[in-house]
Amino acid sequence: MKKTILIMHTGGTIAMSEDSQTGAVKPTDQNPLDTSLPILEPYANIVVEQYDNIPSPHMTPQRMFELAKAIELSLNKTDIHGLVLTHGTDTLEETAYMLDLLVQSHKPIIVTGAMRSSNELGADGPFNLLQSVRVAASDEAQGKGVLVVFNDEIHTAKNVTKTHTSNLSTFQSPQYGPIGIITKHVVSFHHLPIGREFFVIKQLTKRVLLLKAFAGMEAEWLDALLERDPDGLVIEAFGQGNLPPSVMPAIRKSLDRNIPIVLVSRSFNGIVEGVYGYEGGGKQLQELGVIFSNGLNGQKARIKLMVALEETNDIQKLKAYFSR
Ligand SMILES: NC(=O)C[C@H](N)C(=O)O
Repeated sequence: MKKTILIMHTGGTIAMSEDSQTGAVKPTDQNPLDTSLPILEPYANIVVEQYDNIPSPHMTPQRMFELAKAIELSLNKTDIHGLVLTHGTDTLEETAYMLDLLVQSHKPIIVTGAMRSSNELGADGPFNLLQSVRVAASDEAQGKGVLVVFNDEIHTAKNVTKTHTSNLSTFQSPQYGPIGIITKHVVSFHHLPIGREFFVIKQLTKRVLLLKAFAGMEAEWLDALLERDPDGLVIEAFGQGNLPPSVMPAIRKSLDRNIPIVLVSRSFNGIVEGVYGYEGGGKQLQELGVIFSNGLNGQKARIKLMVALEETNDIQKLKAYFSR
């Protein structure tokens, strides 16, 4: 049976074109991907929804949350078998991960985009769209969570990140690799993602900051941020999870005020652990109650903390969420 796949557009370079006079790449009124629809016909019946048309730096967690609700409604329809979401690449990984946490469906959800706009030489949008539809229509893509398809590879929303500013193979899963590939003839999965988790939340209201540690990080910046009463902090720490001693008073103050702190690493391979016992070392941070995240990058740990805080701000429960 030929499946029916819903393509939902949100914008991004995949929906843009380059002005030949100025060289500026900008959104277009008519989605250029419309001309690619006939090449998708052999693989699936296609339904198209122009949900939005924004560059992805304009995407916000609130918009992602609304999008998750719209996608869930669409996938609840029995005559829709899977979904392809087109999205700008800059914040694609955050949207994909938010959808992974929120959309309660085992139908395939594939997120894709392009690095070159529609009228540039070697435009990758139509090809990525085609490969995404093929994955969305494959039986094997079911129940694997939100997947990101780019450049013939299938990645999990949880592990994928944009690694290159302009290269077509920008989306990679450091440490883990893709879970499948797409060739001329087959969609082939070679790994199985484990431990998908869902959150059921009614709103997304929490203010969570993402900070990066740097040598000589001055205490005053963190102090100034705490003045604004954030609901949570995510810090990209050094290496295995260490911070400069200068920020430790602010870390203690934050924890005393029950503002959870999630630690990730600014190194993009490996996970953070409580190893070092010096002032600011990971072991000390862990004993103080800092939450160590199990391999998520900073931007995704922020999304997860925003979502999880809608359920609880109990440190032990949050710890459990970030250990899986
Ligand atoms: N390749 C892209 O889609 C980048 C663009 N700035 C966006 O995220 O909308």
